[in-house]
Amino acid sequence: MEHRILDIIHSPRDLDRLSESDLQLLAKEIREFLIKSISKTGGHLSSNLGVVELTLAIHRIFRSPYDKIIWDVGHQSYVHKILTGRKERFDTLRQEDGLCGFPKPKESIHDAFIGGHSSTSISAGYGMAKAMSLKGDSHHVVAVIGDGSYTGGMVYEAMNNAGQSKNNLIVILNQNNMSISKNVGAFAKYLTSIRMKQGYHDFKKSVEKTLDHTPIIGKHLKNSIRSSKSVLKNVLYNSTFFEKMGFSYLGPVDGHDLPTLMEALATAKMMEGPVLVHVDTTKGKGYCYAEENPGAYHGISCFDVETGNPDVAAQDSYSNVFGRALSRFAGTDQSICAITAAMKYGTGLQHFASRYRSRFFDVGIAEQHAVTFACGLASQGMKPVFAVYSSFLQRGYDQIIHDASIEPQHIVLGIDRAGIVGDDGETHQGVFDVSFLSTIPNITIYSPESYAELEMSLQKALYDHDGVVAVRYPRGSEKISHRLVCKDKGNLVFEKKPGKTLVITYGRLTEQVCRAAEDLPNVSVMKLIRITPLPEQALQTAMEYEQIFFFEEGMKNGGIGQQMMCKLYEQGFQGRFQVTAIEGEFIRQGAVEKVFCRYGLDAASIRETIECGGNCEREN
Ligand SMILES: Cc1ncc(C[n+]2csc(CCOP(=O)(O)OP(=O)(O)O)c2C)c(N)n1
Ligand SMILES: CC(=O)[C@@H](O)[C@H](O)COP(=O)(O)O
Ligand SMILES: [Mg+2]
Repeated sequence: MEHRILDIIHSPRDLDRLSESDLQLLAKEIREFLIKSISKTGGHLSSNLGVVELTLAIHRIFRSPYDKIIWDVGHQSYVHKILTGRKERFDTLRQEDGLCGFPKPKESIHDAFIGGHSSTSISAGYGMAKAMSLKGDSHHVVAVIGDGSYTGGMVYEAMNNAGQSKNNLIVILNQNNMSISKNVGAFAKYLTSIRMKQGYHDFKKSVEKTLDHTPIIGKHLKNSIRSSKSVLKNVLYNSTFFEKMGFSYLGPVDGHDLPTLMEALATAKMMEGPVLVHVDTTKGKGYCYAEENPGAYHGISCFDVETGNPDVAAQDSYSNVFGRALSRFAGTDQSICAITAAMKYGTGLQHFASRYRSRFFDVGIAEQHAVTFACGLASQGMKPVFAVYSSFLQRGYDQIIHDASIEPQHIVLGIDRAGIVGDDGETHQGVFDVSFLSTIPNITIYSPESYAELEMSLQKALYDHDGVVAVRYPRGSEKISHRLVCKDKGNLVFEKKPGKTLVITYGRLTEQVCRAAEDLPNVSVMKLIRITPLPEQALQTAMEYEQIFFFEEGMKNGGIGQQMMCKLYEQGFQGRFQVTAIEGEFIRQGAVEKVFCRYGLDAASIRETIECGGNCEREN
């Protein structure tokens, strides 16, 4: 497919010489490129289709990398990446050693700040703006943030801080009424209610008409009147929440109308102090399937462009098994409630949501709030279950200690995407939750391997414990040979063989360990299902061995392997104990199996470690 304009764009400054019609053609070519490329690699499609004109306007008006452009979450930064010299690498998107799916300063000087987790852009932007003013640097800082990300609490902390300053900071709020699924909450309602008596476009025209009829005045004075438009608007119209927070407000602007977008951004660029430009866009714009169902095309695997259908039919998943099991328990227990932080489909709660509407809560992208909200429910006798991706739960850590544990509240954490996630890379790997949770007094953590163990663990979490109980499970579907099947609803499975060598693991890695040890006649294997507190039986059994290997799909520091080793040596264990896990680095993107190889956690490497008695040197 020939892209007459796109093929000559290698840096944002190449946009300067394009006519308006060329820019419109470029927008069309970019959409074609995105749909074709993402159909082959997978990725975040609908969000990027929605910001094509917006990104063109931003890079036309601002001078990246001197002006800093920050993308909130950054899943919508593909067009930015295309315009900043990375078009040729798009076939490597989210693959090992390929383009990152989020902004990454290490990847490009045009990526001003890391992306991945939501609602950080205004905080980072204000920090940059403050630094620039202290250094006398007059460049601009632009934070691009979606309406879903605007439900994250950090945004209000940042606005509260930035709004009282006179620092130049431009926030572009991209309203498409979608988070991953439909946006929720009072703020979402407020955004749709913002109806200026006339839109920005008409307002601009009326001011221009006034200016045009005044005696000829110098362009600087005209510009200063233009930049004081927001003052005029405040006088003429009710001020918005943003203005009450100290931001000048421009909008709502049609986010697909390039001339109006560029005018609004040029106006914002001239204004003093913090400014919020409110743009209206359509998520999935320009691809009928994504426009009709933007949520389904938010994060998509490879698909057929003609039909819009994924190349691989959806399989069952740990998330859906969790959601169905929870729905089943909720059918006979009215106290069970389900909570999501804007990830209803990702965490498999759509079953629960449709059947128990009054007991399902989507709190928006607000994991901190979700944890303490759950504690509030629990304090009044409900059984709240918060289903959340491991890396997003990092946002609610203090709440788990302060609100859920010191005075124990019985809440259940369904920790999805626990372990290596693959495509999303460093920001989304679920490898810290075991370390940061297992140190909390009285917490219980299950890490099932199979769907059956997941259901059993959830039932135990609901009915066998007080306080905080976490059940953690990986992204995707179970791919296991069921060699170590839990038959007694116990907290571990132990396959005893002759000899004094024992291999211990838990969760999804069990499959790799079983394949490694399957034809080693003198190696016993133990799979933990409850990992915190360590089952007493596991410690007693381990004491009988002389050589123990512990393999863990998580961080070594603070992991279960280290904890078990410590406990055994404290109990007088005389043998050799070796932990193989991840340490000292964040985990770059790449298929799960490749990442296992990278850290010696694949079956072949595990076998090699066992056979050489832990003395073999590994190339990382
Ligand atoms: C802390 C955190 N929680 C959840 C997510 C998952 N997530 C990624 S994008 C997204 C929705 C973002 O919606 P919006 O900001 O409106 O962007 P749009 O896709 O509509 O452009 C969510 C919930 C995340 N990245 N970070
Ligand atoms: C951008 C973001 O944070 C989410 O869209 C995330 O990429 C979803 O991950 P899964 O694909 O594992 O649901
Ligand atoms: Mg949105």
